[in-house]
Amino acid sequence: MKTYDVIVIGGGSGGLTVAAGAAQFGAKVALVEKRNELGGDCLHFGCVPSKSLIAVAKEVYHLHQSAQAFGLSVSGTLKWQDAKRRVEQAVGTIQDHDGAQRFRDLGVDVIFASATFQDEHSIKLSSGTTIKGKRIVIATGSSPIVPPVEGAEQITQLTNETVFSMDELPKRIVMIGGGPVGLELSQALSRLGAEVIVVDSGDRLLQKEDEDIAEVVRKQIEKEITFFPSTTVEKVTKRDNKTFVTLKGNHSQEVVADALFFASGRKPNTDKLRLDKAEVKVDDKGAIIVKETLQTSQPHIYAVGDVNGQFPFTHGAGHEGKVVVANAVFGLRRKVSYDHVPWAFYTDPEIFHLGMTEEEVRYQHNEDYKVYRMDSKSVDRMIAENDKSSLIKIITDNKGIILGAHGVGNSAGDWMQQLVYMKTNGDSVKKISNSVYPYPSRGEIVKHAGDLYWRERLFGSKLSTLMNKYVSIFR
Ligand SMILES: Cc1cc2nc3c(=O)[nH]c(=O)nc-3n(C[C@H](O)[C@H](O)[C@H](O)COP(=O)(O)OP(=O)(O)OC[C@H]3O[C@@H](n4cnc5c(N)ncnc54)[C@H](O)[C@@H]3O)c2cc1C
Ligand SMILES: NC(=O)c1ccc[n+]([C@@H]2O[C@H](COP(=O)([O-])OP(=O)(O)OC[C@H]3O[C@@H](n4cnc5c(N)ncnc54)[C@H](O)[C@@H]3O)[C@@H](O)[C@H]2O)c1
Repeated sequence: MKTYDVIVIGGGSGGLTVAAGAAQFGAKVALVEKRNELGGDCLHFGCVPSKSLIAVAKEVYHLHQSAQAFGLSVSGTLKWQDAKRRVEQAVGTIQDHDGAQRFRDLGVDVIFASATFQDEHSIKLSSGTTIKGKRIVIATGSSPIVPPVEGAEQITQLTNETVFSMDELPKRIVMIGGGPVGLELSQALSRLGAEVIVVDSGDRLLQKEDEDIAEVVRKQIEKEITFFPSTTVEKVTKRDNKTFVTLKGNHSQEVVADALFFASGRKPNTDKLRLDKAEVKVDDKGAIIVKETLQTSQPHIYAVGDVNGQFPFTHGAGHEGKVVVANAVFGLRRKVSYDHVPWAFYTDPEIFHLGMTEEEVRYQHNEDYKVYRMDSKSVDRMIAENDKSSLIKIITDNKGIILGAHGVGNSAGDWMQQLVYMKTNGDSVKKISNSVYPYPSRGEIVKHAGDLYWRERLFGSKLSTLMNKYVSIFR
C-alpha cells in the first residue's frame, strides 16, 4: 500500500493550495479529486463562470443605458449561447493554467477518483485501491441546498451547478434565496433578458453588510429584479399549459415561471466520506468541526475550505490552506484568523467588506468609535464618470485604529485594497494621508476618507486655534 506524508481529498481552491504548498516543501503528496479535472466549484460552477457571466451582462446592460442616455438606439437581444461561450472560454483558459500536469510537475500524485475513509489513516479510492496518509486534509467543498418543493419536477430546476451549462435562458425565473449567489446571478440573468423574482425567507437583502452600503445596492438591484422578502416557495403546479409557482409568506401569491433557481445556501460535502470510520466529528449542519489550527477531532486530520463552514470563500480556503501547510508539513501550531480577511460581492455596484460593520461596532463599542465616510460627489474621477453611488466608510476606534472598512461602487473590491494591508498591520486611519494617489483615480475616495481624520484634528479643534496663532506670529 502506498503511503504519503499528506493525502489531500478534493482538488478545489483549498485542496490545491495545500497540495502545491506541501509538495514544494518536499512532502510526498497525493491529491484525490472525484471529478475528472481540477479546480473545484470556484472554477467550474462558482467564482469564475459567475464573474464571466456577470461581466457579459454588465456590458450589455450599460450598452443599453448609455445608448438611451445619448439618444442612440441599440436593438436586439444577446443570444444565451454567445454569453455561455464567453463563460466557457474563461473557464477553459484558467483550467489550462490549473491542469493536473502543473501539480504533477510539482511532484504531486494527482489521482482522479472518489475518496472515502477506511480508517483514520487509510483512504479507499473508487478505483478499489487504498492509500495511507500520515496526515490527511479534507477539502471536499460544499453543494447547493435544494429544499423540497412540492411539484418541483414539473419545472426546470437550476442551481449554480447547472445554470452555466443550460441550453437556453428561461424567460421567468423564481430565485429561491437572495444571498450572494442569488443576488449576483439574478442581476446577471435579468440583464441578459430573464424576468427574475427573488424570494428570501429573511426580511431584507444583504443582512451581513453595513446598512448604508447595502442600501446603495438594494436601490439598484430592486430596479432590475423583483424582491419578495420574508417569502418562500410552497409548490409548483401546472394548468392551462402554464407553470405556476405558489409563494408563501409576506408575498403569498401565484406567479407564472419557467424555472426555479435554488440559491438557498450550501451544505458541506461530508455525507459520503465515511467520516465515522476515522472518528472525525461534524456539527449539526454537517460541517467538519475544526480547532483554530484547522485540526479536526483527529489531530492528524485537517479540514479546509467550505467543508468546515468557517469562511466559505475561495480566498478563505486558500488562507486556511497555507495554515494547514505550516501545521501538517512543519508540525507548527499556527492558528487561523479571519479578522483581516475581506470579501467582495460582484453585484453592480460591487460591495467590499472588511471587518466590522458600523452596526457591529456600535454594539461592541457603544458610541466610542468614529466613522470616516466619503461618497462619489467628492471624487473628481467619479464625478467625471457620472458615478453617483460609490461610497466608503472606514470605522475606527477612538484612537483611529481601523475596525472595519466597507465600500460600494464600480470596482470597489479593487480600490479598497489598501485598507486590507492597513488593517492587517493594525494601522491608524491617519496613515492614509501619507500615501499619494494618482489623479484622478477612483482610489482617491480612500484618500479623501482618510483626510477627514486630519481635517477634524487640524481644523476643528483647539489645535487649529493654536496653529493660527503660530502662523500669524511666524508671518
Ligand atoms: C455561484 C458561486 C459564486 C461564487 N463566487 C465566489 C467569488 O466570487 N469569490 C469567492 O471567494 N468565492 C466565491 N464562491 C465560493 C467559492 O466557490 C468556494 O468558497 C470555494 O470553491 C471553496 O473551495 P473548496 O476548496 O472548499 O471547495 P471546492 O472548490 O468545491 O472543491 C472541492 C473539491 O472536492 C471534490 N470532492 C468532493 N468530494 C470528494 C471525494 N469524496 N473524493 C474526491 N474529491 C471530492 C469536488 O469534486 C471538488 O472538486 C462562489 C460560490 C458559488 C456557488
Ligand atoms: N462574490 C463572492 O465572494 C461570492 C459569491 C457567491 C457566493 N459566495 C459564497 O457562497 C456562499 C453561499 O452563498 P449562497 O447565496 O448560496 O448562500 P447564503 O447562505 O449566503 O444565502 C442563502 C439565502 O437564502 C435564503 N434562504 C434559505 N432558505 C430559503 C428558503 N427555503 N426560501 C427562501 N429563502 C431561503 C437565506 O435567507 C439567505 O438569504 C456565501 O456564503 C459566500 O461565501 C461568494
